[in-house]
Amino acid sequence: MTKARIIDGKGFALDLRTRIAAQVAALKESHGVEPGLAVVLVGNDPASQVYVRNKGQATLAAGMQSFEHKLPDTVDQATLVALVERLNRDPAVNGILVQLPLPRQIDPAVVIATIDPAKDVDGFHVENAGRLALGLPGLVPCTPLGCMMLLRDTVGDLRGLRALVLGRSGIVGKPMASLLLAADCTVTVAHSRTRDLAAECRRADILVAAVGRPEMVRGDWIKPGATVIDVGINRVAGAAEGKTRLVGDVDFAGAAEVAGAITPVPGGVGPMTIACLLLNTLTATRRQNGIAAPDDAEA
Ligand SMILES: NC(=O)C1=CN([C@@H]2O[C@H](COP(=O)(O)OP(=O)(O)OC[C@H]3O[C@@H](n4cnc5c(N)ncnc54)[C@H](OP(=O)(O)O)[C@@H]3O)[C@@H](O)[C@H]2O)C=CC1
Ligand SMILES: Nc1nc(=O)c2c([nH]1)NC[C@@H]1CN(c3ccc(C(=O)N[C@@H](CCC(=O)O)C(=O)O)cc3)C=[N+]21
Repeated sequence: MTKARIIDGKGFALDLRTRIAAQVAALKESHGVEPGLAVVLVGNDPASQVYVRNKGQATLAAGMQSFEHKLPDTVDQATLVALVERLNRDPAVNGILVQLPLPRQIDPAVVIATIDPAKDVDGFHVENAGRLALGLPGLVPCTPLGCMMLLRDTVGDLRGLRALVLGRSGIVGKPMASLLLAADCTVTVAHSRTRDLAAECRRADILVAAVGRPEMVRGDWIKPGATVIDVGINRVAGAAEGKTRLVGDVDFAGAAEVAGAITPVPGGVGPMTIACLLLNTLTATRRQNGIAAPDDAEA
């Protein structure tokens, strides 16, 4: 029997995208500016292709321009860097996303460092990462930004709550910890060297799992009534032969018995990532054009 409230990330994301679309339309009307997002996909990893397609559709649906660049997985680093430099100079491009992971011959740090920080809608550039760590304005990584929106909507006041972030990647775990700290949570970051992970998790009022291990977080690791945000996207074998299904990093059925609220996979954090990518593209476009956000804007 499920006890926890199921957090509707998909519904929240749809709503957010509707508000973004209205602001894009207003921006075109008032300033004649149309936000443009360039997505660069290297190779033909099927999962990445699905994300890129979904992002492209969502971009167009929000009234923004979408530019897709597909490169073969044999491409050399210099060619990819040259493409990013061209996108940096292109005035129609307000946001640049280079889909990760990249093939072995390419150093992701070099490519990310090439992106103009003002167009870095993933928030992965050291300048944006440093700004977030110092509490300065910048572009915030989409997945943690989306998690914070769901948390504020679910919990309300986060001040003083104990938060546990499981995972310390530069894409999810570290920026998530910075945002929770900025919201006055007491933050612990756990990783593969953490001792007695279950006990650390059990102390948390807010548990964010971004570990990439299918259903690793068990129901008895959860503090009763806690809010659980499951970032994990893991494809595992399904019930039927040859079929796969998506699961998170949390054992949903077990956790839902104990938690106060929990995000599902799919339909939780994933759709928020895409909505926040559009939000960051809108924010980047405004800043590049020196246009202030309206008072009622989301960000
Ligand atoms: N919903 C969305 O929009 C998105 C979902 N994701 C998903 O989120 C998950 C995490 O992604 P990402 O941050 O990129 O992953 P990474 O692989 O970069 O990082 C995983 C982190 O988990 C830690 N870890 C791994 N195994 C264990 C373990 N057994 N016990 C404790 N800690 C462990 C690692 O620790 P250490 O540092 O010590 O190695 C590392 O810090 C994945 O499932 C990914 O698919 C990612 C991005 C967006
Ligand atoms: N530079 C870069 N930026 C990223 O943000 C980035 C990336 N590289 N590489 C891959 C990861 C993963 N990621 C997801 C985005 C949306 C869903 C999503 O929409 N998921 C849906 C459905 C997914 C499905 O059904 O296949 C859901 O969870 O409900 C998932 C995962 C962004 N990533």
